[in-house]
Amino acid sequence: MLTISNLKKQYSNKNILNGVELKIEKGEILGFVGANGAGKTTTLNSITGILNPDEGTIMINGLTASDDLEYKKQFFFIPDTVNVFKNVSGYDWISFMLKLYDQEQTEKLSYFVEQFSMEKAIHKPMGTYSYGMLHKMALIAAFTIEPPIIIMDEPLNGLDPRAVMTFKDCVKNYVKEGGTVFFSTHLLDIAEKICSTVAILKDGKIILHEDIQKVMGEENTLESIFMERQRE
Ligand SMILES: Nc1ncnc2c1ncn2[C@@H]1O[C@H](COP(=O)(O)OP(=O)(O)OP(=O)(O)O)[C@@H](O)[C@H]1O
Repeated sequence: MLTISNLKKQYSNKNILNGVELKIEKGEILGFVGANGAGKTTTLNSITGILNPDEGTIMINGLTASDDLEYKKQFFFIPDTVNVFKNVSGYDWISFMLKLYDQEQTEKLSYFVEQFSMEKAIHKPMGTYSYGMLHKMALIAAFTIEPPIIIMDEPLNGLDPRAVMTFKDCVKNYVKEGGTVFFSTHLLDIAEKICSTVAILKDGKIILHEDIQKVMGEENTLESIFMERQRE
């Protein structure tokens, strides 16, 4: 589904990504973790074309990362900070997104608006939304569009407990229908409950990519595994 090979990126002669290798299979719910500044956003921005890596190749469903629309339609990306046109309503923004992905307005949109309790807000200008509401709106767009893979940078930030539960349910249903999810997070206790696999980024490389149940065994938590790997 998504293959990253030998991804490298430097900032001011400092190696940030130092040969990232990652292969994500269809149906995976991959939690991408790493210390602050490890390079998670840099990796996600390289996949989504926001950033040009110095070296390496990225492919989704056999298409090489590029500005090509066919490549862009393989994923929906939710950045950490969702930047929007302040005077446009959430509904109009999602409708525009649907068009970009060659999709019609569907009942799915109303369903996800209700699931994320955005019925009233969705017709208001996005400039009036809170940080969490902007994330919910982007999640509604992602689950309505149902691209082959949804890529998210810290999607749980700003979500209230009910929205986190909805997020969990939506992710599971989307994957059941054939989707794939790749998201970065620092919330290891929640990732533990949602993800099927985990990848740890350290020193510019993936040092672990494993089935989450297998890596935790019976006694560990994702947090204890993460701390152990950071010390090594
Ligand atoms: N535009 C830039 N110019 C210079 N350095 C940058 C730039 N963007 C990121 N960096 C540096 O690259 C490193 C990786 O940043 P990145 O945002 O990818 O990390 P992250 O793992 O997402 O961190 P966090 O968990 O804190 O969000 C950091 O040291 C950061 O300071």
